[in-house]
Amino acid sequence: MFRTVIRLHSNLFRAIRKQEKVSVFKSSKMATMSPAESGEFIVKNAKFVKVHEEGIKHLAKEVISGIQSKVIDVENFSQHEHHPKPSDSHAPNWIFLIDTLNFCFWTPGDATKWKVDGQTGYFSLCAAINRALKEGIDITNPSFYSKITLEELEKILRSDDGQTKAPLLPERVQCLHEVGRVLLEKYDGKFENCVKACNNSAVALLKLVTEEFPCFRDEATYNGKRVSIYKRAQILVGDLWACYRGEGLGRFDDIDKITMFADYRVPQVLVHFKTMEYTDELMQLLKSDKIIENGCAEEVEIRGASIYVVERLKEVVLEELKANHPNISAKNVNAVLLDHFLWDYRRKHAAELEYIPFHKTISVYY
Ligand SMILES: Nc1nc2c(c(CN[C@H]3C=C[C@H](O)[C@@H]3O)cn2[C@@H]2O[C@H](COP(=O)(O)O)[C@@H](O)[C@H]2O)c(=O)[nH]1
Repeated sequence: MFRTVIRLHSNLFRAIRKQEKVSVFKSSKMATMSPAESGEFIVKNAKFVKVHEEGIKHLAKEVISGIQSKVIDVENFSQHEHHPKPSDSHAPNWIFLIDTLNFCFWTPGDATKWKVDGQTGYFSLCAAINRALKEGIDITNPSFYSKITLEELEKILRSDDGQTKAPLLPERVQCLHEVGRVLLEKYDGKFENCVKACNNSAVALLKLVTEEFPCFRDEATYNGKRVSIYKRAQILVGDLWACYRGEGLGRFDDIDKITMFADYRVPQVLVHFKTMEYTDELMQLLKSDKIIENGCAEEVEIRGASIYVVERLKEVVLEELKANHPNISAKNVNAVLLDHFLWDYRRKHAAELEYIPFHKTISVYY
């Protein structure tokens, strides 16, 4: 009896470290809401986060001037020096690799300590992967990364100061082994084969990715219901759509079903524009830099409210365009580009936004 309890306990501890085992176990029983439905359900029941319609209307004005000035434009993705061009044959596998590793770049005490070629956070990852490609390492090939060692990845993600290790290295190796194995076994090692299996449906690709690759299964139980946030799975679809400007491999007839990508940076911007507000208790918790668990009510509410706010923002912007800007095309006004605008805004105004702490959650999901 005692022996079984010990075994169970150590399994649970190991599972918490390797998060996806836990979620797979839990998710088989209850139906899971879509990210948009989850955002609505979470805001309706939220205790730590309040949404402000006035703030959303104010932010909508910023967005419309962003559309007019082309700061918000589907062309932007590939213009970034580290992002692939649609003509690059390795682009689909590059995007799949990057979004498999697109999580948790902050280090306790100094969020941007891990630097690669002078870049920080997400762009450190991009710089490291592109550096490896230049060094002749076949890093975007699942035959390579499905068997990558901790030492090999540590070297590929080495930082400028030669000391600071990339955060969560063992978890990154685990994710690469998992997705690499499945991609080789079922999709001939090419992510574009996953895309082609989805008949230009973003919702179908989201389902395929979260079912085939457990480390993308970003779900939680909130108020007794199964909710989904799927940050990395949705950003994967969004990056494909943006890279190919909604054409070819990036053509998704239901791209408007994709929500914003609930990470730890965009919530800072949404609070800054007073579209949502944390209770004093939650703000104190974030100011204490205390780690908050993936899946706890505070974390789920921050992420769920972010999804709800951007869905509402999209509606307000589309109404405003229809009513007062009939000459501006609403074709590309979707949560993907609104998200990119907000995430880029945080980067451009990093110092100004430091007064709003980001939530510290250690997770492979974002
Ligand atoms: N919501 C949202 N979260 C995003 C991105 C991106 C990069 N997307 C590229 C594609 C088009 C865009 O214009 C970007 O060029 C990374 N992240 C998340 O941010 C966090 C790191 O942040 P920082 O420390 O500042 O690098 C981390 O959780 C990471 O997973 C995004 O776009 N939206």
